Amino acid sequence: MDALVPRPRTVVAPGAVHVPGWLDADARRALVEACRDWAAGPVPMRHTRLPRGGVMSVRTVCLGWHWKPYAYSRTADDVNGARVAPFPDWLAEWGRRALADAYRDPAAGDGYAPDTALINFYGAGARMGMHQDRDERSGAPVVSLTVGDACVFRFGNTETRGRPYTDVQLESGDLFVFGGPARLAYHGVPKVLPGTGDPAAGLHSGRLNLTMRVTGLTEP
Ligand SMILES: O=C(O)CCC(=O)C(=O)O
Ligand SMILES: [Fe+2]
Repeated sequence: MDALVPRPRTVVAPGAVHVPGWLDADARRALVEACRDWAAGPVPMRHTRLPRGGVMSVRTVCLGWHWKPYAYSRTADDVNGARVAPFPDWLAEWGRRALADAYRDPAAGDGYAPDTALINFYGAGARMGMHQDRDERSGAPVVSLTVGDACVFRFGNTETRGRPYTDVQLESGDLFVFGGPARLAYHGVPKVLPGTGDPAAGLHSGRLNLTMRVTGLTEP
């Protein structure tokens, strides 16, 4: 739902910026539709298994490169062995625009060439513990988009999983970018707020999050 009271762009930490309502209604609908396609295959969306036997509560599908804890590969060897769907040009273009808007610098997206996206679906009760995105070999920013239910996004520091951190409410259509000195900050999603979603975007419950990244990897 479009916010009645405009929420301001916020610099949460140097390099970390929250831009509320960045995706308009058409873009939110288009993203949900694209995620539905990607979730269907060639690699199905699934709960990622962790090396110690646990299972993540979110369901995930990847584009460009497949992530499994804690590395990227072209094929989803922990799912069905298929090569992941390609990272589309239009999404990379969204990434460049996102950086220019978040950093209020028309050149901030120049040369940004994300080559992987992780699409997470948060159903009832799903959450994500505090972690760093550190399996990439590039220091390029992470661009994060949210559609559907709002969540509490906890954005911390680069040293520890704990305080200091800032809790930000991410709502449908919001953009969050973390790069520069914030690129390796711990972050997580302690809570999704059920019933706050965006049926007009085609998502009746749950939260979709897409993060695009630059792996810094080349073909083996
Ligand atoms: O769901 C989110 O907002 C964050 C997702 C995330 O941190 C990740 O996929 O690494
Ligand atoms: Fe992350």
